[in-house]
Amino acid sequence: MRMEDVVGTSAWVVSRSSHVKVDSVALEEVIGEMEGSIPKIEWDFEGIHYFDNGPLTVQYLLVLDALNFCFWPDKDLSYDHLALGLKEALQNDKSALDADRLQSYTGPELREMLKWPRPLPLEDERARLMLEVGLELDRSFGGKATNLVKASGNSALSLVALVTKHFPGFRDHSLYKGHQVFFNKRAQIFVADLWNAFKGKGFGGFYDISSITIFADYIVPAVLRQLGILKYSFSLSTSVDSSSEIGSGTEEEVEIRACSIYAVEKARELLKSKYGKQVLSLELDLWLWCRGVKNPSLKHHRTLSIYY
Ligand SMILES: Nc1nc2c(c(CN[C@H]3C=C[C@H](O)[C@@H]3O)cn2[C@@H]2O[C@H](COP(=O)(O)O)[C@@H](O)[C@H]2O)c(=O)[nH]1
Repeated sequence: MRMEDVVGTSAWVVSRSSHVKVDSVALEEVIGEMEGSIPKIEWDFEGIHYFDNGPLTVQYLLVLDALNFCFWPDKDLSYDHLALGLKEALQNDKSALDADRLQSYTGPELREMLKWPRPLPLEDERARLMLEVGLELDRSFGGKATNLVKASGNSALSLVALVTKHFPGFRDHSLYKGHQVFFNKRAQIFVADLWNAFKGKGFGGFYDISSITIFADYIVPAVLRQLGILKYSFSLSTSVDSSSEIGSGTEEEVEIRACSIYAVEKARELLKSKYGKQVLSLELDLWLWCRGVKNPSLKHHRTLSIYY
């Protein structure tokens, strides 16, 4: 087992899960109905990401994914505001995300950069995480996110390990029945964003990209549940449907995230064994995520967290 094995530790949770179940019959039906062909969604279909095919894009994606969490407490705020806000800040000032600048932003300054009229959810945490990225980039990577990516030697798993090693804010994990479980949502989505933005070449070239799992956020589990693939216990269903908050690190939260990862790995195996289709988990993730964000009335679990 790898040191931080997302697939393995998620499977461990699934085998002991009591609040969430993966319905494998429903999973087969969903894939069967689509005759094994999952629509390919183009990355940045919204046109909200900064892209210049160079180092500044890498810096942008690292900062973006350092802050890519917890939008729901403000009902008008979404990921798009973050991606677009950082993009426009860079277009106006190419040095806006330089390592030294990252160390100086306060919460209200970040809010102003994103042109958001109210305090952002967990705003002080977001400013702290920008500081962490800036400091560690300066200390270990000459201030440049590209040096971090180069140090991974074109391995997606090495890059996830490097990011979680150097930036504590990216260490997305939980304790479940005494065991450490790894999700690494934002570290993995950073790798996927590089892969997608650079089309698998240059800064986005990873020979082991198929080792990346889905990104266990609050949208994908809601879609899997709507498809009937995840089944929640009565009490968990009631909590989610009534928008009650679910505590970070609770069994419920860990099971939701682990079962989502496991279900998509199963879907992928099925697509290969039954339909001869080889797909990446990150492709399945994007398809599921897009379904979710197109349906704003979809109920999702609410956990206050810096991880997703
Ligand atoms: N699993 C998964 N979760 C994702 C993303 C993305 C953005 N991916 C971009 C990359 C390429 C595309 O062009 C996308 O634009 C954000 N999230 C998560 O969703 C939640 C935000 O939801 P809402 O409050 O409605 O904005 C929050 O937890 C956020 O961390 C993804 O791809 N997969």
